[in-house]
Amino acid sequence: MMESATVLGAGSWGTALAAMLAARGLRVQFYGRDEALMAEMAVTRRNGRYLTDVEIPAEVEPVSSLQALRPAPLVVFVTPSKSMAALAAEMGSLGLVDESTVLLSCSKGVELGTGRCMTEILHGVFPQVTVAALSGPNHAEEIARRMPSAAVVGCLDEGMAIRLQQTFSLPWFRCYTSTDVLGVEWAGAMKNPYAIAAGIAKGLGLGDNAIAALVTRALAEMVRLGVASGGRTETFYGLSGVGDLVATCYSEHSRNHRVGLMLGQGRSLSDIMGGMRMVAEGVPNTESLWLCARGRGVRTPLLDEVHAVLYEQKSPREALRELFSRDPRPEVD
Ligand SMILES: NC(=O)c1ccc[n+]([C@@H]2O[C@H](COP(=O)([O-])OP(=O)(O)OC[C@H]3O[C@@H](n4cnc5c(N)ncnc54)[C@H](O)[C@@H]3O)[C@@H](O)[C@H]2O)c1
Ligand SMILES: O=P(O)(O)OC[C@H](O)CO
Repeated sequence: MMESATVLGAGSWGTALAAMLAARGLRVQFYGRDEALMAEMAVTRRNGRYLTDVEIPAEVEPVSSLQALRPAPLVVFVTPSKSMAALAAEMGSLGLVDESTVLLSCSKGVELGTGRCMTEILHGVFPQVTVAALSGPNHAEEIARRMPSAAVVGCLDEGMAIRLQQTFSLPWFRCYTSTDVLGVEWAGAMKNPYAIAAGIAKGLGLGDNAIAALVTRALAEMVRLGVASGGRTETFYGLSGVGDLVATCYSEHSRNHRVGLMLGQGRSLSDIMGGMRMVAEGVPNTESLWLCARGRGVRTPLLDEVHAVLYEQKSPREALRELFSRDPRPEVD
């Protein structure tokens, strides 16, 4: 068990994770970049912007500058994926990470242009340090309210995966381990565009059959691209894969699902993004994953259509028509 941790990122998931670690008995430094918000949190014991009704336990110390952090044995990264590289470099330049630190990514995404997962970015900055990822069907809104949930910790070092499992296990949070860290991360990133697709389908007024077909074929694409990227097939049938895919494709908590719903109802992406205060990773992830699929020669017809709707001005109806007019094929090939 670890005794203390730093959580970087004071959004919904960071808030839920900080509260979980405190409930497990750890002292937590909780970093958010908004000085006023963090100062207010220290007094009210509430995050005034995300999960506003959740109490922030006394063991959580709100901090608003990286310079004010002390080194901790566990550093949890939970900012949007596009901030990971810069944040890791800053932590390094401040001497907040050494060879004994464990770095855990709870963000879900793949870097644009390089196709690197979050732990690969962390490993690039800190080659001697143990890196891990936690992923699964984990809506912060439910976990912060202590509603039963489960996740998987991926780490190449099985002993460390078990230590992290112990650190995060709570009566309402069951943690599994895996040594397939890349699979865990690819699964967590890939479900995002398909949650947008499921939202689009709902917004278009399609029925349960269509959405079930979409989720099933999305899983096939996740396996194809995820395995081509270094993950193991069985991981995609686990919590970080099918578990998270189902949770986000069907949940109204999902920001990705909500983006899709509004697109399907005819709103433009710029209009939707202009009104969103929370990150919907599926929007940047569609671009980064689509580039990876093209670069690796992997067939991803659903991802291609989400990409066309988001970035090529294709209408959701046209995307649907195109999906159904493709040549017939066997289900498994
Ligand atoms: N919300 C969930 O239920 C949930 C669950 C599992 C995983 N995730 C993943 O966790 C990550 C964060 O999601 P979230 O829901 O907490 O997002 P959010 O939109 O609720 O909050 C993001 C937070 O990150 C902060 N931030 C952005 N860039 C930053 C930077 N450079 N330095 C410091 N802080 C920065 C923002 O100010 C904000 O406080 C995403 O990758 C998401 O996919 C979210
Ligand atoms: O709200 P979403 O769509 O970003 O999903 C949040 C989590 O990834 C669910 O596990």
